[in-house]
Amino acid sequence: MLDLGEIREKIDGIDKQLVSLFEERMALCHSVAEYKISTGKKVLDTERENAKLAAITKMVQNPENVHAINDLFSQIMANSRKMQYRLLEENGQTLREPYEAVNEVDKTNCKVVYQGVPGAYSYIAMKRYFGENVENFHVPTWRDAMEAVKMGKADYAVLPIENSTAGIVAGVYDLLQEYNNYIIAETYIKVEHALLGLPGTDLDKVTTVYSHPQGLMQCEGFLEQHKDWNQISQANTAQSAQKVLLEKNPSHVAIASEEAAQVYGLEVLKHKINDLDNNTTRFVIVTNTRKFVKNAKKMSIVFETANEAGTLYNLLSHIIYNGLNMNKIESRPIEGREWEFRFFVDFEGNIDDPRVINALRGIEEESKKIKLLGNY
Ligand SMILES: C=C(O[C@@H]1C=C(C(=O)O)C=C[C@H]1O)C(=O)O
Repeated sequence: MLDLGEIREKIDGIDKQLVSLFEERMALCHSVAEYKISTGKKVLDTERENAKLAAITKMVQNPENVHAINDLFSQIMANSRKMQYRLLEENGQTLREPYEAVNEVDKTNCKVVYQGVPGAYSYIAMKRYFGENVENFHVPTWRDAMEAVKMGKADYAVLPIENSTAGIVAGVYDLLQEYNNYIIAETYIKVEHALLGLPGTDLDKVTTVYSHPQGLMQCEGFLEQHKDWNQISQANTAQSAQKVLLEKNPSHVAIASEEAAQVYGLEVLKHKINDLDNNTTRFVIVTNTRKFVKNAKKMSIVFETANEAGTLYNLLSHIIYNGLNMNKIESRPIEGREWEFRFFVDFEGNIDDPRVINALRGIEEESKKIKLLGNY
């Protein structure tokens, strides 16, 4: 019978050597970093790493260990690189672009743009975040809103980015990637749909209901009780309310927010008709300068990877290695490049935190392209 204690003692002895050899190796990598700092040579040297893995594979005696040893050395080298990025940053060789740190978003002296019409959920988000009296205007598309911010016609845009039941607003993700506008804040709005009609509408005489397809879908349970109603899709919920007002036909109703009832002088015929109670939309507040609030806690980035095995895993490892909590990852196709994707990642952290600096540096060095979307 083998003695477990004895075997473990031998393992302990080997581990001691491994630790000591690892530390010796890391000290040499420090010197490599110093060389790179003075020469400007890149940290990642894929050719050298591949040659190393090939050489190591040849040294392995038991073929069963080839895979594990390759994995182990990939990790050792990845750790060596992460350490080198830290040294580069500490030596002032930063890739970080400057930004303006502000104490808070100035909600008083600003002009805000949103997509849609008064009474729409973006309008509600804007009013809740900036206050009732904020100077504002609206535009037909999200792109128009981004453009208005870019051109300085508005200081901020309010854009929906995801809904707790329907998922991401893909078009807004793509625009964030395309424009050099930055997220400076976010706000959450609970979506509560109501049934709106002309004052005095008799529910028994209703024939037609208007709403955005999402609005109709989210009130499926309620509409089940009114199978005879004609469901007609509109571009947005607020426009549906406006349509009811303009048509002056008491047999037409709309599914929209209670704010829309206020804006268009309609009556709330039924409150809260959405099936789910926890239907929330997250909105981002976007501006055209790299301006972040000092106590910001969330980072949003987008990066592109080469279409090779393990690239996403390696890039995310920079977030994990630095102990940062990742909250979200979304992939979106890259236009014009079949089956290539860019990844949108949110993680907890502040842009001045050394862990964030190290993670961003690593991703910047090892991805094809990275862009900071905001710290808020
Ligand atoms: C240490 C170096 O930097 C990186 C890390 C390597 C390693 O740990 O062996 C190898 C190549 C580089 O990607 C180096 O360039 O030699």
